Amino acid sequence: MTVRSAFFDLDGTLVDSLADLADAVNHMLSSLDRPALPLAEVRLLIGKGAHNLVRRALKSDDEHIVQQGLARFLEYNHGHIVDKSRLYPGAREALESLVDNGITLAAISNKNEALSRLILGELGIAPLFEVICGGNSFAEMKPSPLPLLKTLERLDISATEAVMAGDSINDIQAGRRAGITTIGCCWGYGAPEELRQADYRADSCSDVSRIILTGKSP
Ligand SMILES: O=C(O)COP(=O)(O)O
Repeated sequence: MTVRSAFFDLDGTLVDSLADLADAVNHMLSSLDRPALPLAEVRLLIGKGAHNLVRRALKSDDEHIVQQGLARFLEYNHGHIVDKSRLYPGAREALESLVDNGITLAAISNKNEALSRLILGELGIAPLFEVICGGNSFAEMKPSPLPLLKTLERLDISATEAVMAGDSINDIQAGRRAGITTIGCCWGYGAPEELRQADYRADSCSDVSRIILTGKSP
């Protein structure tokens, strides 16, 4: 495969953000007099954006309450975006080696765009990305292929020239629907069966860059 651009998911792929997301969820729950959720439960709620996360954490379909919770969650997460969040081992090096090899990078998250830009900026890797988009950047979020298709358009490349790396079914389905080769990242928040349909599977960030640069599974 001749790859010109690598698309990356954020939470659970480049950034281990679970502890900060759980703190924001539990701040929101406690402000609404609800009991806290353990980390393991919050982990299962990540992947389809903040509205979905808050709705499921509150176990409520009452949109008024969900909006209240969402505002509190987002405000807290904005103020505590990298208290505990860290890049996964080898993430920076993998991204740098791709850039050094002439591959452009895009971050395509279901986190909202402002928070995506903030976390990548705070972790010092935002300048590596040509494109950063989030769950509110387009009319649909992953698993819709739309954010990936828009990014192809923006970079003026075809689907066969891109790769999508991510840890969840949302990333793999979005990639498949866009006609983009997918790499399932096994260290994140997705269950192993979510990555079954990925074209490649990687056990580390350096596996991802190796697959992209050599076209071979490690
Ligand atoms: O915020 C989420 O729900 C997940 O974000 P991600 O797409 O970067 O994994």
